[in-house]
Amino acid sequence: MPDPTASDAAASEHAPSVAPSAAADGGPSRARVVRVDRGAVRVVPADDLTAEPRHAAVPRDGLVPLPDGTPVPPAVGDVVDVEEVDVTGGEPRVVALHERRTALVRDSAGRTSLEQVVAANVDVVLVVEHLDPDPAPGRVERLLTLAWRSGARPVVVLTKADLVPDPDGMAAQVAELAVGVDVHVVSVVTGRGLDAVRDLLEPGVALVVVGPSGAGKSTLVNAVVGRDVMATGEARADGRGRHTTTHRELVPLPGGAVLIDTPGVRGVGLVAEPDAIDAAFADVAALAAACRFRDCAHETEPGCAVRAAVADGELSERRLTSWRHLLAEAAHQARRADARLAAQERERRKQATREYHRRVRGPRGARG
Ligand SMILES: Nc1nc2c(ncn2[C@@H]2O[C@H](COP(=O)(O)OP(=O)(O)OP(=O)(O)O)[C@@H](O)[C@H]2O)c(=O)[nH]1
Ligand SMILES: [Zn+2]
Repeated sequence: MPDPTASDAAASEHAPSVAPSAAADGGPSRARVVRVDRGAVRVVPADDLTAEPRHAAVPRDGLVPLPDGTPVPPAVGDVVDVEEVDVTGGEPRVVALHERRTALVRDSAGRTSLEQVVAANVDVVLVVEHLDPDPAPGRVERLLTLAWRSGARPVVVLTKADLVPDPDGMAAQVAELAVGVDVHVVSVVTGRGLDAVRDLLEPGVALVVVGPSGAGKSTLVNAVVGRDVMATGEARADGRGRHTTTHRELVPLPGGAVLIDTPGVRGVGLVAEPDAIDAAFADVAALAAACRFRDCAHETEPGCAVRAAVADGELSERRLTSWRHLLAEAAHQARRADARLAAQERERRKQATREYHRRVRGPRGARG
């Protein structure tokens, strides 16, 4: 589980350390995944992200071992070992995943509570929200929680400053719920704030951009980097405009940063997780820690620091509700994960029992 306080250090380390990618001794070479397809990935050499992507096969079950041996599906942004074509002319194959410094996860679409990593080794998560229509505080809090969870550094960008009379006043309100996070106000019309966003794109930094449809994510990124690297809603609607990212969802930007833009990232939801919620709601967590009772529910208990802060106007009722909501969601997801683990354990025992009978009573498994 990522330590949110370590995210600055992680971000300043930039990309995973890069060793020579083409092993002269014919051993595996180090590559970065720029796209994940069924049964294969596209990779570029880890030390040359602008190279033409090439195919590499993954095992049949689609899983590749992490350094600790856990087999997982590769994700865009992963650093991998690729074994080159052998004498029999086989395809290059992904044989191992390197440890993920950070991972952006979402709830998988299916009925299990397995997490799905939608991008690996992300350094900066840009949480983009529009000033017009009004920003939605709950959505910003949600996306910040997701970003903290990933281990990457979240940054809030408020767009369309040119459309509202008091962008700074609105930004101050958002800053209150983005504890410990930089908040930038931008407009592609006036150019305000674009340099501040540009400054985030240091060499080696991997960036993802999250936020609601129409927030101006693509317009912002394209304005900041000076070319169309991220398809806008309009461009996608007519089926064109994605050419820049057709073969790769990890796109090198001028200056040496990379943008990770996958359908998974675009549709990212929330995996609520208590530590990440504490990071996103550091102010509320600090208050709760000061309550007289450790198990204070912040309802009617005496000595409740949270209710006192609400009464003082120091903490908004809305933010408290948001916090409760996310914690409830995290508890729900934890129960689902427990149920999944229990099911796996039952299945494992059943198999072990079958195996036992097979061994003891012969291959038929006949009883008595
Ligand atoms: N006035 C104004 N309009 C903007 C600004 N930024 C973006 N827009 C407009 O907002 C609309 C949505 O922008 P997009 O960049 O397509 O939004 P998006 O977040 O990428 O949306 P999806 O691709 O659907 O996720 C477009 O019509 C943009 O021209 C801004 O700073 N000022
Ligand atoms: Zn309390």
